[in-house]
Amino acid sequence: MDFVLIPSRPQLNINLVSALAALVVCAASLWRSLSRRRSLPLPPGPRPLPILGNVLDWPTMSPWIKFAEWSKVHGDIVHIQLMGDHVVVINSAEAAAQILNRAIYSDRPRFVMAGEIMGYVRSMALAPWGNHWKSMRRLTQHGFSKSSVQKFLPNHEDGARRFVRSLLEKPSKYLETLRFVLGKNILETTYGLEVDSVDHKLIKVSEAIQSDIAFAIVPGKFLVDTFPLLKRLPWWLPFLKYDKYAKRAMELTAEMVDGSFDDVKSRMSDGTIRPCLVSNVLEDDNLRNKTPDFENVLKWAAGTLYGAGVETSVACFSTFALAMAMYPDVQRRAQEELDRVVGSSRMPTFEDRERLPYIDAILKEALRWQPPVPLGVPHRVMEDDTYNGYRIPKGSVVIANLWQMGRDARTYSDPLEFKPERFLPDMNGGRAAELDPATYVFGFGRRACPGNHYATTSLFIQFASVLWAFDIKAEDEQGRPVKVSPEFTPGFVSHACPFPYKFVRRVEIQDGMTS
Ligand code: HEM
Repeated sequence: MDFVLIPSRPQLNINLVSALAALVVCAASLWRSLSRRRSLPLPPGPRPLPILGNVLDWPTMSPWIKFAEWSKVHGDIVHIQLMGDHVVVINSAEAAAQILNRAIYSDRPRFVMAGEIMGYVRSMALAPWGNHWKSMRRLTQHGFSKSSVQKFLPNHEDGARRFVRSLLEKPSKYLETLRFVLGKNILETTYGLEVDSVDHKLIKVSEAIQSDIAFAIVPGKFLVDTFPLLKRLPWWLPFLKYDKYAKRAMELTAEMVDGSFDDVKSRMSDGTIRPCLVSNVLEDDNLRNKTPDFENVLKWAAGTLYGAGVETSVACFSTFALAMAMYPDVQRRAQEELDRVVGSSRMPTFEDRERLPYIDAILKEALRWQPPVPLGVPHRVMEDDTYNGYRIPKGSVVIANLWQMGRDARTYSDPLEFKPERFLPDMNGGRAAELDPATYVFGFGRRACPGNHYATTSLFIQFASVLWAFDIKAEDEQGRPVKVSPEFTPGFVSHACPFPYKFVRRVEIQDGMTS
């Protein structure tokens, strides 16, 4: 027996000693790496003041322009300090992909007013990283994947015909009409109902929610976003009045998020539902009740889509219309392509898309020239990180300057010009096509826009149909040409500034073509 026991003891000790040694080596290397990380500098940026940091430098209008100026002085990654909080602005597409495509950047910063007080923290765009957000993403990605959006193509074609018809009847207020057409499509595909006019209750409620969030989300609008402790004071205090905003948001949410969902369920039970995103998920055994709190998750996933999808697409269309008025040669070339492929006896359809590469290139160029959300939606990093010898501390808010990425002269030739041919390899002087802006204008990583395929199919058919039917011109009341310049609104979603436009019919349009 001794013979068996004696050799086993040293064996045990050797194992123990090697394990302890390995542990010590690991701990030491972890400690060294952490200390090295902590000793790395923050990315460069404008010099902060004591306590206030860069609060006084923070631009309130079109901040992307100031951020781009800082990048010329400090480089692609700029650090800003706001009352002790770290903000990192990334100005190159390559750096943004390397940093933001990693899972540790999937959180959002706190939105105290819009998120916590008004309650929109449950929506997909503002929700922090966690189970509620992950489950919403899973359901939405299922409904809006590249293959799933094929189901919506007839709705988009129908929307484009409707838009052309209303431009013929009432060319003024074209953006309002487009907003209605796009909103109607999102509501119909999400909830399977028929939305027949701008006065539909859900259009009104969705618009109200969207404009309230856009108002409340702007940094500096509410003091509580800078000093979250204010949230603990009674909300009715006259100088706060948070209860007023919270009550209105609660009423709107009850109509939009809860009401529309309950309505789908009751139409499913009486057999009058038209298949839609919500009913498809409710009927899918692989999705239904697969997450805790399933109904709440689905309600909020669905309730986010109008707000996230309509304004962004309208902004892109407004940029397209401005570019067409400023660049008549581009417009003419697109119309030659349409005349060759589609002809004048019918409107374009998705079946023509493969043979309309120039229209697709115009869409890419409109997204690059003025990204609809120039700074994307901020991310928050959940762990300490390093990039290119710089330290990005845990909790930093990270902003991607998509606007600057589109005008980076290292990536694009003549970046200020509207040149769709940059995206056609064979028309780009033999060079490869330039970087597709879809790789950054829809954001990054796990947070990237789940509506990108939906948006690009819908915008493609709108652009093709409008160019097929009309010449877009900048003209005054007397029909004299007006010189317009590329000016854009300064908000979170950026539109082309209004200009005197005219849609001049260029083909004979029979009644049957647009119905
Ligand atoms: C041209 C049109 C559009 C543009 C330029 C756009 C752009 C963006 C951007 C930049 C983000 C933030 C991504 C990030 O955090 O990195 C985003 C988020 C989002 N978008 Fe879009 N979007 C468009 C259309 C749509 C449409 C049509 C829908 C749905 C029908 C949609 C739904 C969403 C949602 C739900 C989020 C939040 C994702 C999350 O936080 O997990 N978007 N979009």
